[in-house]
Amino acid sequence: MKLICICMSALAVRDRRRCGRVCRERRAGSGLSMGSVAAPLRVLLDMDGVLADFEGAVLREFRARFPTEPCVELEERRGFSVREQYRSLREDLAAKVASVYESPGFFLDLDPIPGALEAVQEMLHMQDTEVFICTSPLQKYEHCIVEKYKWVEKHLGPTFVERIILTRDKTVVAADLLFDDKDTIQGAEANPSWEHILFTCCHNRHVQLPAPRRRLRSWADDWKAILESKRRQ
Ligand SMILES: Nc1ncnc2c1ncn2[C@H]1C[C@H](O)[C@@H](COP(=O)(O)O)O1
Ligand SMILES: [Mg+2]
Repeated sequence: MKLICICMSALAVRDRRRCGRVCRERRAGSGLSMGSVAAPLRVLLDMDGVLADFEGAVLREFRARFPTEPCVELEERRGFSVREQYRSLREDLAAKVASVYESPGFFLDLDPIPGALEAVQEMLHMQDTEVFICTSPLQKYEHCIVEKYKWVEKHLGPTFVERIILTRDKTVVAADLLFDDKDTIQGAEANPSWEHILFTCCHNRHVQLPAPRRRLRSWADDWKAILESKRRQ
Protein backbone atom coordinates (compact mmCIF):
# COMPACT_ATOMS: atom_id res chain seq x y z
CA MET A 1 0.00 0.00 0.00
CA LYS A 2 2.82 2.34 0.99
CA LEU A 3 4.60 1.49 -2.25
CA ILE A 4 1.49 2.36 -4.26
CA CYS A 5 1.22 5.72 -2.51
CA ILE A 6 4.85 6.55 -3.26
CA CYS A 7 4.36 5.62 -6.92
CA MET A 8 1.18 7.69 -7.10
CA SER A 9 2.84 10.78 -5.69
CA ALA A 10 5.79 10.36 -8.06
CA LEU A 11 3.35 10.11 -10.95
CA ALA A 12 1.50 13.17 -9.68
CA VAL A 13 4.74 15.17 -9.88
CA ARG A 14 5.64 13.75 -13.30
CA ASP A 15 2.17 14.40 -14.67
CA ARG A 16 1.81 17.88 -13.23
CA ARG A 17 1.81 19.36 -16.72
CA ARG A 18 -1.43 17.57 -17.54
CA CYS A 19 -3.02 17.20 -14.10
CA GLY A 20 -2.29 20.70 -12.74
CA ARG A 21 -3.98 22.37 -15.68
CA VAL A 22 -7.05 20.15 -15.40
CA CYS A 23 -7.34 20.85 -11.69
CA ARG A 24 -7.16 24.59 -12.24
CA GLU A 25 -9.81 24.45 -14.96
CA ARG A 26 -12.13 22.76 -12.48
CA ARG A 27 -11.49 25.41 -9.85
CA ALA A 28 -12.04 28.30 -12.26
CA GLY A 29 -15.13 26.76 -13.80
CA SER A 30 -17.97 25.00 -12.05
CA GLY A 31 -16.19 24.69 -8.70
CA LEU A 32 -14.56 21.73 -7.07
CA SER A 33 -16.40 18.47 -6.95
CA MET A 34 -16.35 16.49 -3.70
CA GLY A 35 -13.03 14.78 -3.19
CA SER A 36 -11.16 16.54 -6.01
CA VAL A 37 -7.96 18.35 -5.09
CA ALA A 38 -6.99 21.68 -6.64
CA ALA A 39 -3.30 21.90 -7.43
CA PRO A 40 -1.85 25.09 -6.00
CA LEU A 41 0.05 27.25 -8.43
CA ARG A 42 3.69 26.33 -7.97
CA VAL A 43 6.17 29.14 -8.53
CA LEU A 44 9.95 28.77 -8.72
CA LEU A 45 12.10 31.82 -8.07
CA ASP A 46 15.69 31.92 -9.18
CA MET A 47 18.09 33.56 -6.76
CA ASP A 48 21.00 35.30 -8.54
CA GLY A 49 19.69 38.13 -10.69
CA VAL A 50 16.12 37.71 -9.40
CA LEU A 51 16.28 37.85 -5.60
CA ALA A 52 19.95 38.65 -5.04
CA ASP A 53 22.00 41.25 -6.92
CA PHE A 54 24.81 39.07 -8.31
CA GLU A 55 25.76 41.45 -11.13
CA GLY A 56 25.97 44.59 -8.97
CA ALA A 57 28.23 42.81 -6.49
CA VAL A 58 30.50 41.35 -9.20
CA LEU A 59 31.18 44.80 -10.62
CA ARG A 60 31.65 46.46 -7.21
CA GLU A 61 34.02 43.75 -5.94
CA PHE A 62 35.92 43.51 -9.23
CA ARG A 63 36.61 47.24 -9.14
CA ALA A 64 37.67 47.08 -5.49
CA ARG A 65 40.02 44.17 -6.06
CA PHE A 66 41.39 45.08 -9.48
CA PRO A 67 41.17 48.88 -9.62
CA THR A 68 43.56 49.26 -12.55
CA GLU A 69 41.90 46.61 -14.76
CA PRO A 70 39.20 47.32 -17.34
CA CYS A 71 35.74 46.23 -16.28
CA VAL A 72 32.30 45.82 -17.83
CA GLU A 73 29.76 48.44 -16.74
CA LEU A 74 26.28 47.06 -16.06
CA GLU A 75 24.94 49.03 -19.05
CA GLU A 76 27.46 47.19 -21.23
CA ARG A 77 26.66 43.69 -20.00
CA ARG A 78 25.53 41.26 -22.70
CA GLY A 79 24.96 37.54 -22.37
CA PHE A 80 24.39 35.51 -19.20
CA SER A 81 28.00 34.66 -18.43
CA VAL A 82 29.88 37.52 -16.83
CA ARG A 83 33.01 35.39 -17.10
CA GLU A 84 32.75 35.09 -20.90
CA GLN A 85 32.24 38.81 -21.35
CA TYR A 86 35.33 39.58 -19.27
CA ARG A 87 37.21 36.95 -21.31
CA SER A 88 36.24 38.82 -24.47
CA LEU A 89 37.90 41.95 -23.02
CA ARG A 90 41.09 40.07 -22.25
CA GLU A 91 41.66 36.35 -21.69
CA ASP A 92 43.10 36.63 -18.16
CA LEU A 93 40.18 38.75 -16.92
CA ALA A 94 37.93 35.67 -17.01
CA ALA A 95 39.80 34.10 -14.10
CA LYS A 96 39.97 37.42 -12.28
CA VAL A 97 36.22 37.99 -12.40
CA ALA A 98 35.55 34.37 -11.44
CA SER A 99 37.83 34.81 -8.43
CA VAL A 100 35.47 37.56 -7.28
CA TYR A 101 32.33 35.42 -7.16
CA GLU A 102 34.16 32.32 -5.96
CA SER A 103 35.48 34.14 -2.88
CA PRO A 104 34.17 33.39 0.61
CA GLY A 105 31.48 35.85 1.64
CA PHE A 106 30.49 36.84 -1.91
CA PHE A 107 27.08 35.11 -2.03
CA LEU A 108 26.24 35.86 1.59
CA ASP A 109 26.82 39.58 1.13
CA LEU A 110 24.69 40.02 -1.99
CA ASP A 111 22.14 42.81 -1.71
CA PRO A 112 18.52 41.87 -2.28
CA ILE A 113 17.10 43.00 -5.65
CA PRO A 114 14.76 45.96 -4.97
CA GLY A 115 11.26 44.78 -4.05
CA ALA A 116 12.19 41.08 -4.14
CA LEU A 117 11.86 40.28 -0.44
CA GLU A 118 8.50 42.01 -0.18
CA ALA A 119 7.20 40.25 -3.30
CA VAL A 120 8.34 36.84 -2.07
CA GLN A 121 6.64 37.32 1.30
CA GLU A 122 3.46 38.46 -0.40
CA MET A 123 3.54 35.54 -2.83
CA LEU A 124 4.15 33.11 0.02
CA HIS A 125 0.96 34.22 1.73
CA MET A 126 -1.20 34.08 -1.42
CA GLN A 127 -3.91 31.45 -1.43
CA ASP A 128 -3.38 28.37 -3.60
CA THR A 129 0.22 29.30 -4.23
CA GLU A 130 3.43 27.41 -3.47
CA VAL A 131 6.71 29.28 -3.65
CA PHE A 132 10.16 27.71 -3.92
CA ILE A 133 13.59 29.14 -4.55
CA CYS A 134 15.24 27.24 -7.39
CA THR A 135 18.89 28.07 -7.72
CA SER A 136 21.99 26.55 -9.30
CA PRO A 137 25.23 26.34 -7.35
CA LEU A 138 28.53 27.21 -8.95
CA GLN A 139 30.62 24.27 -10.10
CA LYS A 140 33.13 25.54 -7.54
CA TYR A 141 30.49 25.16 -4.85
CA GLU A 142 32.54 25.38 -1.63
CA HIS A 143 31.28 28.74 -0.37
CA CYS A 144 28.36 29.25 -2.72
CA ILE A 145 26.06 26.51 -1.41
CA VAL A 146 26.24 27.24 2.29
CA GLU A 147 26.12 30.98 1.68
CA LYS A 148 22.98 30.67 -0.44
CA TYR A 149 21.31 28.89 2.48
CA LYS A 150 22.54 31.54 4.91
CA TRP A 151 21.35 34.34 2.60
CA VAL A 152 17.85 32.90 2.51
CA GLU A 153 17.79 32.48 6.29
CA LYS A 154 19.07 36.03 6.80
CA HIS A 155 16.68 37.74 4.40
CA LEU A 156 13.61 35.49 4.31
CA GLY A 157 13.77 33.65 7.62
CA PRO A 158 14.67 30.11 8.75
CA THR A 159 11.45 28.47 7.53
CA PHE A 160 12.14 29.62 3.99
CA VAL A 161 15.31 27.54 3.97
CA GLU A 162 12.99 24.53 3.62
CA ARG A 163 11.90 25.98 0.29
CA ILE A 164 15.31 25.94 -1.37
CA ILE A 165 15.74 23.65 -4.37
CA LEU A 166 19.39 23.48 -5.32
CA THR A 167 19.98 22.00 -8.75
CA ARG A 168 22.20 22.43 -11.78
CA ASP A 169 19.22 21.32 -13.91
CA LYS A 170 16.02 23.31 -13.39
CA THR A 171 14.23 21.55 -16.26
CA VAL A 172 13.58 18.45 -14.15
CA VAL A 173 11.77 20.42 -11.43
CA ALA A 174 7.96 20.37 -11.79
CA ALA A 175 6.20 23.72 -11.44
CA ASP A 176 3.91 26.16 -13.22
CA LEU A 177 6.19 29.19 -13.41
CA LEU A 178 9.92 29.84 -13.18
CA PHE A 179 11.12 33.43 -12.79
CA ASP A 180 14.72 33.44 -13.95
CA ASP A 181 17.15 35.94 -15.46
CA LYS A 182 18.94 33.37 -17.64
CA ASP A 183 17.46 33.75 -21.12
CA THR A 184 17.91 30.12 -22.16
CA ILE A 185 17.38 27.33 -19.65
CA GLN A 186 18.13 23.85 -20.86
CA GLY A 187 18.61 20.47 -19.31
CA ALA A 188 17.63 16.82 -19.35
CA GLU A 189 13.92 17.59 -19.80
CA ALA A 190 13.24 18.99 -23.26
CA ASN A 191 9.75 20.18 -22.28
CA PRO A 192 9.85 21.51 -18.73
CA SER A 193 6.48 21.80 -17.01
CA TRP A 194 7.02 25.45 -16.09
CA GLU A 195 6.66 28.58 -18.15
CA HIS A 196 9.89 30.54 -17.97
CA ILE A 197 9.30 34.20 -17.18
CA LEU A 198 12.47 36.09 -18.04
CA PHE A 199 13.34 38.42 -15.17
CA THR A 200 15.01 41.49 -16.57
CA CYS A 201 18.65 41.89 -15.58
CA CYS A 202 21.46 44.00 -17.06
CA HIS A 203 22.70 41.10 -19.22
CA ASN A 204 19.32 40.21 -20.80
CA ARG A 205 17.53 43.53 -21.29
CA HIS A 206 18.47 43.57 -25.00
CA VAL A 207 17.23 40.04 -25.65
CA GLN A 208 14.20 40.01 -27.96
CA LEU A 209 11.82 37.33 -26.72
CA PRO A 210 9.84 35.45 -29.36
CA ALA A 211 6.08 35.23 -28.72
CA PRO A 212 4.60 33.91 -26.48
CA ARG A 213 7.52 34.26 -24.07
CA ARG A 214 7.02 36.76 -21.26
CA ARG A 215 9.17 39.03 -19.10
CA LEU A 216 8.96 40.53 -15.66
CA ARG A 217 10.82 43.86 -15.89
CA SER A 218 11.38 44.25 -12.14
CA TRP A 219 9.58 43.41 -8.91
CA ALA A 220 7.64 46.67 -9.39
CA ASP A 221 6.20 45.12 -12.56
CA ASP A 222 2.89 43.22 -12.38
CA TRP A 223 4.00 39.77 -11.19
CA LYS A 224 0.54 39.14 -9.73
CA ALA A 225 -1.02 39.41 -13.19
CA ILE A 226 1.38 36.72 -14.42
CA LEU A 227 0.39 34.39 -11.58
CA GLU A 228 -3.30 35.02 -12.16
CA SER A 229 -3.04 34.45 -15.91
CA LYS A 230 -1.30 31.16 -15.25
CA ARG A 231 -3.98 30.10 -12.79
CA ARG A 232 -6.60 30.63 -15.50
CA GLN A 233 -4.79 28.46 -18.09
N1 LIG B 1 25.52 36.44 -14.94
C1 LIG B 1 26.22 35.41 -14.43
N2 LIG B 1 27.44 35.12 -14.89
C2 LIG B 1 28.12 34.09 -14.37
N3 LIG B 1 27.68 33.31 -13.39
C3 LIG B 1 26.46 33.60 -12.92
C4 LIG B 1 25.67 34.63 -13.39
N4 LIG B 1 24.50 34.66 -12.71
C5 LIG B 1 24.58 33.66 -11.84
N5 LIG B 1 25.75 33.04 -11.96
C6 LIG B 1 26.26 31.93 -11.22
C7 LIG B 1 25.77 31.94 -9.82
C8 LIG B 1 25.06 30.67 -9.64
O1 LIG B 1 25.82 29.89 -8.76
C9 LIG B 1 25.05 30.00 -10.99
C10 LIG B 1 23.70 29.87 -11.59
O2 LIG B 1 22.88 30.93 -11.25
P1 LIG B 1 21.30 30.94 -11.51
O3 LIG B 1 20.88 32.31 -11.14
O4 LIG B 1 20.67 29.87 -10.62
O5 LIG B 1 21.09 30.62 -12.96
O6 LIG B 1 25.83 30.76 -11.85
MG1 LIG C 1 19.87 33.81 -12.07
